Amino acid sequence: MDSIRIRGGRPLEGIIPIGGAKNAALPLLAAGLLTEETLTLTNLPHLADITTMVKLLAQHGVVCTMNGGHSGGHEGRVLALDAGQITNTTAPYDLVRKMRASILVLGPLLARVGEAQVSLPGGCAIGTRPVDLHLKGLEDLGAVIELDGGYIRATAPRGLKGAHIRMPFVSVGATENLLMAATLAYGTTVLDNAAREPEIGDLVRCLTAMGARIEGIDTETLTIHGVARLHGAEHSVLPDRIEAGTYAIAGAITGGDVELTGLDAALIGSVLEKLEEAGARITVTDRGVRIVRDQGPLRGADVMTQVYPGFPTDMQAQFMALMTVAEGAAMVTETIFENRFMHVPELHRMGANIVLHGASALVRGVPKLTGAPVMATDLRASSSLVLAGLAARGETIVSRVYHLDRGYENIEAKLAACGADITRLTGGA
Ligand SMILES: CC(=O)N[C@H]1[C@@H](OP(=O)(O)OP(=O)(O)OC[C@H]2O[C@@H](n3ccc(=O)[nH]c3=O)[C@H](O)[C@@H]2O)O[C@H](CO)[C@@H](O)[C@@H]1O
Ligand SMILES: C=C(OP(=O)(O)O)C(=O)O
Repeated sequence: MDSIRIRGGRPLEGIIPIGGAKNAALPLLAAGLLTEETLTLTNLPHLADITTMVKLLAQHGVVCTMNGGHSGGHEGRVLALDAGQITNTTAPYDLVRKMRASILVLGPLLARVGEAQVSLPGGCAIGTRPVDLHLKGLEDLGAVIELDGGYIRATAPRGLKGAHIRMPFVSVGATENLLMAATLAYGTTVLDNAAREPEIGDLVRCLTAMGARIEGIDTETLTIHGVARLHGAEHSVLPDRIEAGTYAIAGAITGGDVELTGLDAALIGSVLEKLEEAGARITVTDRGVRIVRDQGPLRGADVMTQVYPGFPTDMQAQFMALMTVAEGAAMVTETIFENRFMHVPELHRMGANIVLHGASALVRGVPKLTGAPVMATDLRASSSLVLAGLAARGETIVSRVYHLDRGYENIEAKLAACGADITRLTGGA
């Protein structure tokens, strides 16, 4: 198993290009199942989760061609999906357990071929993460769903039919699954209390390019007028706002000066606001955004995770790492997932002062963290440990970096190019 060694204390200076978003790319890949024509995705990030989704699609019979050649496990930045023949409607446990977003094939398979068997994803380190809203919404669209042997067995004997669905709370994945299913349902579907995360807008744009009829983009009410078939399209994956937010914090935590390129700063507005409150200087540039921290120490700033456009839960761990070295105290409150504080004991090992009270963490800043061996437990916990390592005195070894590889492309290279002392150590326990 690989680990990452960081020798901390160097201010980061330079340019960091931001790649396509994992959380936009995964539903876009699933959308390839909705048409027998070719869906071409550009700006696709090279990440473990993308490889897993491509494997899943391939075993459903989708031909995945990368940059003109067969993908063969080496997905590039341009991927053509050809779901002319869906040969298998089962998403097996061994792939689904690696990546919960595999559930996103359920809606498209049901809509396109009227049946799907998808392994139940189960919980993960950050929470139980049920899929009840996905299933209830598909039932509202006319699907018949049974749970059997750890699998969701779904059929749509008379096809899917438009319905008015009001979701009791906001779910990104349920919105995506129902949106995709509704594009091929008979009649009109209204999704009330839909998620407004930018990745949903990206999916709406791609589906629209494929011939779907959707109103209400980027609002909490999506109206989908079902069509008989979708056609091929080409779509560029939205930039990754969580990758960008993570590198913005890398600049701030090291007292550096970094420019993130290839994204619109508005995409990370809530994170930049908090960084300013914490003492960083933010400038919007022609090609992205520049983050500088050159005056005085960081200051404590409270954050509470919220659905978009609020502060993202996927940035909570990284912001907490920043607060461990800020002057004063900061309250970090997690409202989306019930167990997203796995990074806290690891940050303690580096000298952080954090007290947990239910869904909140009280972080009292310390003058300096010290390097230590720490273990990654989930994707964003891992990146918070890398950030802490960049700021710490001495050497930090972050183990289990396969979590990091799910969501950050070339993280060592991008940080090293800005002056970080960071190396991947291959192999080991
Ligand atoms: C691949 C992807 O895009 N992942 C993102 C997606 O995850 P994901 O789509 O899984 O997250 P959701 O928005 O669905 O989850 C929000 C909350 O709703 C709960 N819930 C969800 C569905 C359901 O049927 N029942 C239920 O109770 C979840 O357990 C969680 O507590 O949005 C999350 C919230 O922004 C992000 O942290 C993830 O990075
Ligand atoms: C929680 C995340 O992803 P997933 O929903 O795929 O587990 C994440 O990207 O931070």
